[in-house]
Amino acid sequence: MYVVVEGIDTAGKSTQLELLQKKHQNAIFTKEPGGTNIGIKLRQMALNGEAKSKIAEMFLFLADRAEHIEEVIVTNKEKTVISDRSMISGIAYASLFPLEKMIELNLLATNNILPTHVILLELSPQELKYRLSQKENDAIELRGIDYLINIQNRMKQTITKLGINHIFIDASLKIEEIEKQIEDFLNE
Ligand SMILES: Nc1ncnc2c1ncn2[C@@H]1O[C@H](COP(=O)(O)OP(=O)(O)O)[C@@H](O)[C@H]1O
Ligand SMILES: Cc1cn([C@H]2C[C@H](O)[C@@H](COP(=O)(O)OP(=O)(O)O)O2)c(=O)[nH]c1=O
Repeated sequence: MYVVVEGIDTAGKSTQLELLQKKHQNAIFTKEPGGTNIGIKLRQMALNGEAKSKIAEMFLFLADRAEHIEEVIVTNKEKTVISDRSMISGIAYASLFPLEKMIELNLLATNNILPTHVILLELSPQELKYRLSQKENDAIELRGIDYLINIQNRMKQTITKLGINHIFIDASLKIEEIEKQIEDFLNE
């Protein structure tokens, strides 16, 4: 089982992953970007805003993803792997590029391996605005509400287009209610 927790920044991924970690002690927990040794370096390069070229930045995320699939996902294919983000983020955040092109590049990076379960935590613009106002924002988050809501829409389109088994959860529900919906989805 290859489970991914998806959502734009502040959707509540870390909160739910912490709860999942307590309940699924035999599962492998991982993340993108930065789930491997090379990935830690690629993550830093991708997120520090150093690249002038948006194409170069996009390829850093793809390199991270290719290594992550090979080292973590394929190696543990008999186990339950639960990942903070995935190719869904990769396709959605690269919003300068057409969705179809990003799907093609990401399938190349993942060797056509798809998550078996996608959990998307979905925020309303109002809730996103409130949550961003509560924290210090990084470069990507500073791009704003409309930018992030567009990314969230691309995430939903990507999941639907790829036909991946998924659940969309209202991220403004109580933490415990979201936790329960996730557990029910994983036990289906
Ligand atoms: N269901 C929820 N309702 C209200 N606030 C939440 C909920 N889940 C998380 N939060 C809060 O929202 C913020 C972002 O959550 P976090 O789990 O760090 O998101 P992400 O990992 O997706 O960026 C944190 O301050 C967290 O406490
Ligand atoms: C996986 C991925 C993430 N991202 C973005 C989303 C996030 O803003 C950022 C890092 O993700 P994340 O590790 O979730 O950030 P943090 O730990 O600071 O909450 O990278 C992309 O732009 N492309 C990608 O392929």
